Amino acid sequence: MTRSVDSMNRKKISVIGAGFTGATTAFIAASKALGDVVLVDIPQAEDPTRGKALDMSEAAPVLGVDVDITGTSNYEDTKDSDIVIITAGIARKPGMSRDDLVKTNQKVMSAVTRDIVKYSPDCSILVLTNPVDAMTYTVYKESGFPKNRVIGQSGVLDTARFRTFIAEELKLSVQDVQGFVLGGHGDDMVPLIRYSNVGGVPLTSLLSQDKIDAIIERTRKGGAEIVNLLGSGSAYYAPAAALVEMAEAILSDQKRVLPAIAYLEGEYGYEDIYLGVPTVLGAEGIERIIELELTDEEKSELDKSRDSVTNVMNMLK
Ligand SMILES: NC(=O)C1=CN([C@@H]2O[C@H](COP(=O)(O)OP(=O)(O)OC[C@H]3O[C@@H](n4cnc5c(N)ncnc54)[C@H](O)[C@@H]3O)[C@@H](O)[C@H]2O)C=CC1
Ligand SMILES: O=C([O-])CC(=O)C(=O)O
Repeated sequence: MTRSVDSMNRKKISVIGAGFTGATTAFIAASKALGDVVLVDIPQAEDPTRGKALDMSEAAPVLGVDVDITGTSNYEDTKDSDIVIITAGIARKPGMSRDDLVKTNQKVMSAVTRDIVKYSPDCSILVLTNPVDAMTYTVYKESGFPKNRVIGQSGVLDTARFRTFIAEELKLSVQDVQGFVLGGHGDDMVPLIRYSNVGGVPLTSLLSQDKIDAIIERTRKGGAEIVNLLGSGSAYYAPAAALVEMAEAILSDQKRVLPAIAYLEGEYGYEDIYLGVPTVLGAEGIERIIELELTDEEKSELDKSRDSVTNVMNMLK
C-alpha cells in the first residue's frame, strides 16, 4: 500500500465489503476527506476491489482531497484503523425479509471480526450488515470489545427517510425537519412523533393524523420500497451517507446526538440486547445513551420492536 505525504496525520477508515454500500461509503468518506480509506473484499479472479479504489483515487484531484484509497483482500492493510465499517455479506432480494439473511451473514460477521480485531485492536466498529441489530450483537460478542466501541447503523437512515417524507409532504426544507426513529431495523421500528418537529413546530400542528400514519408506515417499509424498485439488491446511497455521518461524529469527536444501535444493560428496561436508541457519538464511540421518557403506548411499541429483535437473536446459535 502506498501512503502519500502527511498520511501519518490522517485518520484511517477501513470498509469491509466493497459492494454497493461499502464502495459508496468509501467514496463519500474520501470525498469529505475524513481520512485514508481501505476497502476490503474477498479475493476474486479479477480485482474489482482494487479497481474501485483506483477509480476513487482518480477522482481525488477533481474533488480536491488528499487521501489514500486502497483496495485489498489483505487485512494487514487495515492495520491500526481508527474505525472499521462492516458492510460485508449478502443483501435481500424482493420478497425476502432482512431476517432471512441471518445465518449467512452471522458467519461472515464472525470471520471478518476476527481479522478486524487482530489488526486494529483499538478501533471502533460500525456495523451495517443485516439483520443489523443481531449482526451488531454478533460482532460485539466476537470482538470482545467494550460495548461503546461496537455500534450499529439503523436510526440515522430510518430517521433520514422519515425526515424526507415529512419534508416532501409539507414542501419545506428537509434541513429543518427533526425526528427520531427508535427500536430495531425492521417493520416494527418506532418513529417518535412527540419528539418530531419542523423548525421547532410540533409535527402534530402541521400534519393530520392520517398523513402522519401514512408517513410512519412508509418509513417502516422504506427499505423494502427501495428493494422493490431496484429489482436486485437494496438501498446504498442513504445507508452510506448515514454511516459516514456516524463515522465523522466518532472520528472528529463531535458529540453528536444521533440514533444508533447500542448495547443495552438496563436502559429502557432491556438487558443484553443491541437496539436503536438515541446516543451521544464522540471519540469513545457511544459515549452516552439518552433515555427518553416514553408514554405507555410508545413503550409498548418499543417492546414489540424489541421482541422482533429477540426473535432474530434466538436464531444466532
Ligand atoms: N443497516 C442498514 O440500514 C442497512 C443494511 N444493509 C445491509 O448491508 C449489507 C451489504 O449490502 P450491499 O453493500 O448492498 O451488498 P453487496 O452485495 O453489494 O455487497 C456486499 C459485499 O460483501 C462482500 N463480502 C461477502 N463476504 C465477505 C467477507 N467474508 N469478507 C469481505 N467481504 C465480503 C461481497 O463480496 C460483496 O462485495 C447487506 O446485508 C444489506 O442488507 C444495506 C443497507 C442499509
Ligand atoms: O432493506 C434492506 O434490505 C436494506 C436496509 O436495511 C434498508 O435499506 O433499510
